[in-house]
Amino acid sequence: MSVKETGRIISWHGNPSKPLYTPPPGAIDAHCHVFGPMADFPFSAKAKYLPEDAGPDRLFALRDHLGFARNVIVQASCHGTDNAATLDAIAKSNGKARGVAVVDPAISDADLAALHDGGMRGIRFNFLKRLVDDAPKDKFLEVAQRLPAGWHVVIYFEADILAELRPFMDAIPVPLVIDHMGRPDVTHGPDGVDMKAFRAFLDSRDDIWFKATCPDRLDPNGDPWNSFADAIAPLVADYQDRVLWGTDWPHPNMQDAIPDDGHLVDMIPRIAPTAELQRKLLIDNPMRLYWPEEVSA
Ligand SMILES: O=C(O)/C=C(\CC(=O)C(=O)O)C(=O)O
Repeated sequence: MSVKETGRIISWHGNPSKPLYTPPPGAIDAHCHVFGPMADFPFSAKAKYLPEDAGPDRLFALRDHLGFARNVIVQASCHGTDNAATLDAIAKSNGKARGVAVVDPAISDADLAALHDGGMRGIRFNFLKRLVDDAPKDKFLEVAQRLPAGWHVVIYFEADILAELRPFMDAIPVPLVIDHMGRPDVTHGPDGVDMKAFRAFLDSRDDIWFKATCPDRLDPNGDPWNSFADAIAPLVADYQDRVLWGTDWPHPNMQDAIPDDGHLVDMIPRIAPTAELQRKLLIDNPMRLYWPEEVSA
């Protein structure tokens, strides 16, 4: 992490390499964020990190550099429940981005409908204590029951609270998408305790999706993230119709090893070795969740 004199964090690589792997045409980066720009979209007073601006121009330049066609922009905690920055980025994408919002659970149905019109297709519940002050499950459940048609709920948690969250997640009546697979310990291989628990969770419902993302956050051994590749490739193969992939750019809050985004893209053929798996991971699956109107039945 580099902290400028302003105290604002730069958490992304300044000159990411060109990936060796070329994504198929139409590939979607299904987990990324925008920060600000702060002058137009101030950060939340409750933000746990204060980043430099990482707005839509940078995001779309990276998309093109890495060989992707579309983005799914997830509202980052530093913007709280004001989704204006994410909506602005979606509006500037020429239809090439959709989003996931973070809302005050008391949001009105009319405001949810407005988020839909702005390109949102889900809401995110964040259970990481270092990122949010509180996560009221009863209020989250109430809003999850009145989402616009076709929406899903994205949940971000760490592996040690998976069991505790089960009754809450089991009660959510729309598809679930789990960020970064609930942050398993990948160093114990594909059959480690966390991976087994996550598989049991996936087996409990066929509408639980997950993001095979963030080797940089999950693999303490660092780039080239071999532990991540070993642990995650079998999961992608076994649940190939409900897995998504994303860069996580601008890698909110990353403190130690800022990843080279080109290297992150080069993880794709290691966890999805065939052209068919890559098409599902990068196109078919995210299209079903985020652009279903373009998918033929
Ligand atoms: O966004 C991510 O992928 C992960 C984050 C940041 C985050 O969730 C947020 O700011 O909302 C993290 O682990 O710090």
